[in-house]
Amino acid sequence: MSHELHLDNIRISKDGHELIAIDQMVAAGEVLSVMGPSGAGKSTLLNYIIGTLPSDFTATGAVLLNGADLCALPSNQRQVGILFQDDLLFPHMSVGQNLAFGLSADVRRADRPARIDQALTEIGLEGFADRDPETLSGGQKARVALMRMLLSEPRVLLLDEAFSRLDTERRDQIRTLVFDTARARQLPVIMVTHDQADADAAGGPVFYLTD
Ligand SMILES: Nc1ncnc2c1ncn2[C@@H]1O[C@H](COP(=O)(O)OP(=O)(O)OP(=O)(O)O)[C@@H](O)[C@H]1O
Repeated sequence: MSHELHLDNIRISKDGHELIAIDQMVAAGEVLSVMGPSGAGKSTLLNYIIGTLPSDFTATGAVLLNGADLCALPSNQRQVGILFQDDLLFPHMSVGQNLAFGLSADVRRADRPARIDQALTEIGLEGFADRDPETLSGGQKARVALMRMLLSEPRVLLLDEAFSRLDTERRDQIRTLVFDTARARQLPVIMVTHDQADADAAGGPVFYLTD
């Protein structure tokens, strides 16, 4: 199913000062890049979308997914997937257990191992289910974190400086994998980044927040 997102005239203020004013469509499979200096409100916008805006902010507007307001749903029902720059895998769990954590509770116990194996194949890590996350390279960890998030069947993807800790080569690879996946699954993406190269690679609209 294809998902279209509309950041519908969202205004977020703190202490009477308007931090964010945005009205922007994000088509299915498209990446909206959000850029701006430190403190401009990039993380605040993501917090608003996932429903974790601190109470000293005031917000108006709506986040419409296929025309329905996401903010009317409790946070755990919004199906918003998010990747952070420090997306740590749980160190006390195997790679397979990390992925199983992302699987929706609806997937039957008997079907879980096959789903995990299929997911590992999709990210080029066949046979890695029993590996300790500490034994993976940075790029492999990033792929597992991406797949763990995708297994939760998000309808929207948020990237919060998700590529900034990767070296240039891995960064290109993971970025391509994320954007290709978003296109294949027809997910709208909002990417917060400091890096113009991320926005260039995304090829979608760019929204600049100012101080
Ligand atoms: N939990 C919070 N409570 C109160 N104010 C906050 C909170 N988090 C952020 N702020 C303030 O809101 C403003 C926007 O912060 P935000 O984290 O959204 O910026 P950012 O653009 O993501 O910055 P950076 O690029 O440094 O991560 C800043 O003035 C910040 O001090």
